[in-house]
Amino acid sequence: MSIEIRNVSKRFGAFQALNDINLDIHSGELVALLGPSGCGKTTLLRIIAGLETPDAGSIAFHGEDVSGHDVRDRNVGFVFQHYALFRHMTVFDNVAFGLRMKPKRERPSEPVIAEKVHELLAMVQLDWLADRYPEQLSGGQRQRIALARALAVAPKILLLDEPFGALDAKVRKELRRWLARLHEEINLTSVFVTHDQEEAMEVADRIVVMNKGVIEQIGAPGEVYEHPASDFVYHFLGDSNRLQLGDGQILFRPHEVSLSREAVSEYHGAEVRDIRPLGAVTRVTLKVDGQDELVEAEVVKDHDSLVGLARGERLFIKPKASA
Ligand SMILES: Nc1ncnc2c1ncn2[C@@H]1O[C@H](COP(=O)(O)OP(=O)(O)OP(=O)(O)O)[C@@H](O)[C@H]1O
Repeated sequence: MSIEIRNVSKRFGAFQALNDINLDIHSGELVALLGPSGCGKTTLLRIIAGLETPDAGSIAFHGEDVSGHDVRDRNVGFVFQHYALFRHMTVFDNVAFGLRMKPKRERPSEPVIAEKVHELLAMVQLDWLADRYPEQLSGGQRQRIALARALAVAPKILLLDEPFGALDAKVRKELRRWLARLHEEINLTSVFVTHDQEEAMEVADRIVVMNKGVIEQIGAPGEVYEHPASDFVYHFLGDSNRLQLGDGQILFRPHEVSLSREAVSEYHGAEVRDIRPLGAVTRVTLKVDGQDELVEAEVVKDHDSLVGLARGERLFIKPKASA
């Protein structure tokens, strides 16, 4: 099911949270709304869900205007950080909740509900936790159960607000991959909010970069990273360095450099301030001659320029690309 967002604006008092947003999300797509805190991501997601009413504009699902539809009639599933699991219910009952709440005519029988719940728990690979209570689960398990609960009513659209926000880095990574795979399996249209560019790059088919209530750029992860539409997008999508060259300056990412121990023409002399092995790459912080702002370079860990390198030594650097 596709989502069409047309001229959506929203104010909170004098504050313009969303300013004339237009966005088409295709059926089956996994889209990330990415941007800094307060840029309006959550507000947009809540408007799609029907939890918030826009001041202007409309939302359509597959061409049908749902602006006037109540949240219950939109048939969207959502996993919001603050919509926690029901504490007094077992995992099973949490996942069954949406089905049991259906109007009598549409409500499946208990045996059918049980079958469906076990199917969903198997899908999130947590069937063995059916009888536990939420407090007896890890954070990652809770998020997966919340996802199973959201999927129980077979929504055509799934909305996720910082679904992995509170988890530690390793669990986040596992869940991200798992979500991307799941998404491929069940062909949902999903929109998720994140302020973490790595998360957006890794999971999403397309990224919507937002800033101060407007969309700065929409594109595939590679597109927005390689061809940022604005300085804001460039800086938001990854670390960046600035090198002052006379009156001008060039911007480059830490991995877009060549390093050398020897002085080479067109390379800039620098002093090594810090050396950080980060796994496959090593990050070297440099104080380039004639410039106060430090520069970070990342090269493969066995790069020639790193052999026996220590702080305080000289290195020569040349940015490979400029933006
Ligand atoms: N109910 C409300 N009343 C007043 N202001 C609000 C309300 N909801 C959101 N805002 C404001 O609107 C702006 C956008 O909020 P929103 O939650 O959409 O941002 P966000 O991009 O999701 O940020 P975060 O990543 O911090 O959640 C913020 O400045 C916020 O303070």
